[in-house]
Amino acid sequence: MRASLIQIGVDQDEPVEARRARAASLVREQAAADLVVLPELWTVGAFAFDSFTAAAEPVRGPGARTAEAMSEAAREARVWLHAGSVVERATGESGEAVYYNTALVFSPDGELAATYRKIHRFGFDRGEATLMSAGAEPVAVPLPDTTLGLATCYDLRFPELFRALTDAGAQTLVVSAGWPERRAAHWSLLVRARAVENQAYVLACGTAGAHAGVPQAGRSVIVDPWGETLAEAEDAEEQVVAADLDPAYVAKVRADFPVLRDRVLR
Ligand SMILES: O=C(O)CCC(=O)C(=O)O
Repeated sequence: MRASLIQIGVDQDEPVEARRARAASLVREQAAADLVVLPELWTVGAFAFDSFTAAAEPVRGPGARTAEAMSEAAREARVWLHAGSVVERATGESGEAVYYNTALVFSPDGELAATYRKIHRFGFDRGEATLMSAGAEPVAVPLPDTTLGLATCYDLRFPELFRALTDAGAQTLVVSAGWPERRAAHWSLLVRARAVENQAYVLACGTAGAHAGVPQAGRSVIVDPWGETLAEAEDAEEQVVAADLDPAYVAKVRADFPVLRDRVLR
């Protein structure tokens, strides 16, 4: 199973519409892959808080521009597509607008197979943490050859989410991110930790460039269930990071070195 991570560049000078079209064409170029992954909030930029509400869009129906473009790209390339995340505009209980950082997964037929609302919002008392609502549900997505477990950026710091995804059957953990350069060492360490402790593939896709003046770490990486790096971006330039995954290897590692079986606390 071939996975391609598109570490797309986010430059605030490029209109979102142009980046959407560029992302779609980058996805189409990965038609040889089975699974393609884009990063977090690549439309607006993960740190462009001032633009979040203006850039918000539904994930289905009229005005779902990113979802429409990504559905078409997945269908044309015939790939499973984790299309990164968008600022989702939804309606709250009293009819008010509420916002989520929502990841979208499309099937090769272009169907919206799953959405995941980021559970851990970043920013402490500022930015995303105040502008967005938190998701509540871990999301695992069965594909023909593996089950994906979905996580977005800051979620990477919360191992209990990844354990819940593993318990839900995830064998390939996908982290879609806009991780800043100044904490790149944490990114590299935590991605490998999540792979080793859950004995799962981790596909961690960051962005290139700078979001609202925040330089990005890039360093998208594919790690196998034994913690070996299969492919990695060395910097934060726009590029594709790709590797072949062997879905049977997850079961082999879990059987040969049965750490998950030895859990005591649940
Ligand atoms: O945890 C971090 O250091 C970065 C998290 C982040 O940038 C995000 O979730 O948007």
